[in-house]
Order: sequence, then structure tokens, then C-alpha cells
Amino acid sequence: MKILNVDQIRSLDQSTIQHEPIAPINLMERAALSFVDWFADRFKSKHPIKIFCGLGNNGGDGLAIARLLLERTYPIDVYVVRYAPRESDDFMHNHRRLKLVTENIHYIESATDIPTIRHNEIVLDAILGSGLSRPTEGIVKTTIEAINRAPATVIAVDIASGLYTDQPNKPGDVIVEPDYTVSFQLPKLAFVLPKNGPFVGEWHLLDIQLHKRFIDQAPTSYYYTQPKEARLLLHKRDRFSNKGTFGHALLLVGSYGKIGAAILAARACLRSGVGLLTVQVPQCGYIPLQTIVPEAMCRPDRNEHVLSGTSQLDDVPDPTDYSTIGLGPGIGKAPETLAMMKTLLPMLKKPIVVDADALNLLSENRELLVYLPKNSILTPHPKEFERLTKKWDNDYEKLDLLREFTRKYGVVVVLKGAYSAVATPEGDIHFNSTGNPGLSTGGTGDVLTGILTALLAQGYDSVEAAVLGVFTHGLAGDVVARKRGPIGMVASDVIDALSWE
Ligand SMILES: NC(=O)C1=CN([C@@H]2O[C@H](COP(=O)(O)OP(=O)(O)OC[C@H]3O[C@@H](n4cnc5c(N)ncnc54)[C@H](OP(=O)(O)O)[C@@H]3O)[C@@H](O)[C@H]2O)[C@@H](O)CC1
Ligand SMILES: Nc1ncnc2c1ncn2[C@@H]1O[C@H](COP(=O)(O)OP(=O)(O)O)[C@@H](O)[C@H]1O
Ligand SMILES: [K+]
Repeated sequence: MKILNVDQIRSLDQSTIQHEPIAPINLMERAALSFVDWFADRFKSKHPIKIFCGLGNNGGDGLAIARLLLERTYPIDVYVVRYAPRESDDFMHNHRRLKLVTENIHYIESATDIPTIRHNEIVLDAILGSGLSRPTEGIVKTTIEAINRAPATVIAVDIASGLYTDQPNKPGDVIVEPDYTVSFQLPKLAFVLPKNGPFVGEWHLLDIQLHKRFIDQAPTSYYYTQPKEARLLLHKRDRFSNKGTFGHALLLVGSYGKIGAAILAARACLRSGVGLLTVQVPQCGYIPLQTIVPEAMCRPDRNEHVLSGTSQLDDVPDPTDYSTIGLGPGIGKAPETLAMMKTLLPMLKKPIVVDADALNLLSENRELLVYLPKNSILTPHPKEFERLTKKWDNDYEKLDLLREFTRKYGVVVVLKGAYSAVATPEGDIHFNSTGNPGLSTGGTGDVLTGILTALLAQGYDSVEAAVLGVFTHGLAGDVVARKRGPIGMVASDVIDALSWE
């Protein structure tokens, strides 16, 4: 699913109006109707609803919603924030219609007009939408501050008032902090950026049948991975396949005290369809690995506690023996391990997966970055990405850094977290839709490395592997969270819940 910018969203609106064709006021009515259906599904008891409206089309939405809620016998009060002399045409139309059916329309011109909001009430925020063009101030700001102080449930219509759709807010900007954001058709970039969490809440999209061809043709570099799209990436297994068909992966993982990371990565790799798996671990990992993961072959490193590359069986692994390599989980930063990377990286020709301390070693030895095979997948969490690049001031700057990095080195970066971002060498960014805070626990990243290594070994293209792998990892986390809640989730649960259908 595409994420469009604010100008494109406006043009999409116009394109729908022209091509469907539909009158602008009827499009607003459709949006309001779909909002009210969503609302009535979730909020069945008739708590008092206070609807705050601005003077643009977001306010127009609020007025139409008020009329439709009234038809369904919800008790409503509407508060129009009069911050300017101008009102949009569709606002005026809906204002006239609402006045015909209720007297509960109030006007806020100064702080004394702001009502007291109680805890059992519901607030709809329709003050400002995607037309935000400057920071909130004056009576708009004071009203937003009152909404944010209120103990009520707050639902933002389209986007929280004061939040920019696709550019950074300044620290100190006053923005509605909703429990829910209910938006239309396509996600907004603002919804998937970590710093915006308090200004988005739980968000939902309503299909209001905006012009499909316009969306299909609109250029963008931002995407949001939907289940249907992820499923299309999945390769079918050939009836006449054998274990050789699905590749032979090598994992270089683990160190003394972190053999668990090796085991998690290995188990996840095997549960993600790899044909054959060899795991090189320091000697101290040999027995646990062979015992817990009998399906994997083991190359015990010559070194007792850390990876040095050379194995007791033979010398450094020959990369041509393997379809791909997964490098990093639990390896630590010992000089022997750095030496292994210095030997191994220049020998590589095919994309690999790089995670955890392998990334930290790359940050400390940036001259090695050029040896990463093109289309390798790097999986940093934000701190690791900061070490690879530099500190950023806001999430938009972070996205610029991501694009700059992937273009410069020709790699795919999975920036992990809520809505993990898969950045491609071409500069596209795919935000993931699955996963939950239960995944914020040690070892889930090691699981992801195992998954991605298995997909590369099976011949998936790197971007497809990253998008599909990250999606399936998050989905497994969601399955676990549904069964036992997010709090007690551990990384092994995620492996057990992996499903490839
Ligand atoms: N696109 C779609 O698909 C659909 C869109 N729909 C709805 O339309 C909404 C967008 O409507 P919109 O363009 O009228 O913008 P909105 O935010 O209501 O108001 C802009 C006005 O506010 C002003 N203003 C700006 N910043 C300000 C500030 N800080 N403090 C004070 N004023 C400020 C700004 O002034 P200006 O920048 O022109 O000086 C302008 O006058 C969208 O969010 C959705 O709800 C649905 O109905 C149907 C499908
Ligand atoms: N709040 C969250 N929502 C969705 N996914 C999350 C969340 N927190 C963490 N994750 C996922 O969990 C994994 C954590 O990886 P990482 O930070 O490397 O952990 P570790 O190194 O302990 O294995 C990543 O895939 C990340 O996207
Ligand atoms: K709003």
C-alpha cells in the first residue's frame, strides 16, 4: 500500500471528484458516514460526545459526523473553534445542515468558551486536518491544551490537530494527543514514525473509495506492507523439490555467554524453509547447538570462546559452499572476530545478512563497509544505525540518512522497531504493519536474522526477503500476543509461531 504526501492526498481528492465523478460535499459525506460506522461499531453506549471543529474541511467532516451521530441518537455537542474569519465551502454547507437539526452548536472564541470535558465523555478532534500549514497558536492552541488535559477518550478525525502529515513538527508544538486516529484510504507518513506515537495513538484506515487509478500511478518512495502484499511475495514449493532446492545457509553466530543468540538464529532459520543449515560457533557452543538444534550441522570454531573464523574441521569457511551467510547475533567484538570479518568480507560475492555486533564492528571499522556484497541486508536497531551513521534530530532526518546509506553502499537496511523500515538501494522505504511491543525483548532480533538468512538462501531477492521476513516475524509476534498477551512473550515463542502460508 502506498503512502502519499500531502499534495498527492489533495490531488487524489480532486481526482476522485473529477473521475468518479462525485461532488466534493458528497465525498465529505462518504468520509463522515464511514467514520460514523466505525465509531458505532466500537462505542455502543451513548456517552456524551464533544466534537471540536475547525473552519476547513476537517471541521466540515466533524460537522457532518455530528449530524450523522445525531441521527443514530448519540448525544452530541459541537464546538466550532473560531480562529479565523474564513470558512471552507463544505464547512459552511455542513454548518447550515447541522443548524437545522440541533441547537447544540457552540462557538469558541476565547478560553472561557472552552467547555469542561469529563472522563466518561468522548472527544472528536476535527479542528485541523491535513491542511495544517503552521504551528498551532492562540485559541486553537488553548483548545488543544484543554483537550489534552481532559480525562476523556479522544479520537482524531483524519489526523491529530497540529500534527504535520509528512514533515517534522518542532519541539514544543502543541498537538492533540488522541487515543485513536481514524483516517481515510491511505496511511500518512506521520503515523509510522516513532516520535509521533503520542500524537497518533491506535490508528485505523477507512476505505472511502478514492480514485484507484490515481493511487496506482502516483509516484512515491514510501510503502506500508499489507498482508495481501506480503503473501504475494511468498514462493510456492515445487512438488519435485529436494533439500538442495532451498539453499545451504551458513550462520556465523554466538560467543561465550551468548550461545543462546546462535540457537535462536539457527532455529528461526530452519523454521523459515532453508534446505540445509551449517552453524559456526565457538567451541563452547558446540554441545548446546548439536543438542538443541539437531537439524543443523555445526562447524566448531578453533577458538573456545569467540568466533575467529578458522574451524577445527578446516580453515575459514569457503563462501562458495553456501548460498548465503548470516553474521552477527551474539558474536561480541573480540579482535579475533574482527579479524575473521576482515578476512571473510572481501571474499564474498553474494548478498549476506549482517546484524548486531557485526554491525557494531562495521561502525568501528567503516573501511570494511565497502566490502559488503551489493544487496546485503543489514538489520540495525536505531542505536546500531546511529553508530553506522550519525545522530539525527527528528525521524524525517533519520529517513534521509537511511536512504543516503542504502544508496551509498548498495545495501538493504532493515531499521528495526515498531513499523520496522526496510530501505532499499533505490531509495524506497517499506514500513512494516505487523508486530507489537511484546517483541521488545532480548533475542527477537536474532530470530529475524535467522529468518532473513533462510529467505536469501532460498533465492529470494533481497528486498523481497526483507519485506516478507520482517512482516512474517511481526505476524508471529502478533499470534503470540493474541494467545498470551504481549508481556510474557519470549523470542522462542516467536519461532514457534512462525507460519509461512
Ligand atoms: N483529502 C481527502 O482524501 C479527504 C479529505 N477530507 C478532509 O479534509 C481535510 C483537509 O481539509 P483542508 O484542506 O480544508 O484542511 P484543514 O486542516 O481542515 O484546514 C485548513 C485550514 O486551516 C488553516 N490552518 C492551517 N494551519 C493552521 C493553524 N496552525 N492554525 C490555524 N489555522 C490553520 C488553513 O489556513 P491557510 O494555510 O490556508 O492559511 C486552512 O484555512 C482532511 O484532513 C480530511 O479531514 C475528507 O473530507 C474527504 C477526503
Ligand atoms: N514495539 C514494537 N513493535 C513491533 N516490533 C517491535 C517492537 N519492539 C521491537 N520490535 C521488533 O523486535 C525485534 C528486536 O530486535 P533487536 O532490537 O535486535 O533485539 P535483540 O538484539 O535483543 O534480538 C525487531 O525485529 C523489532 O522490529
Ligand atoms: K483533526
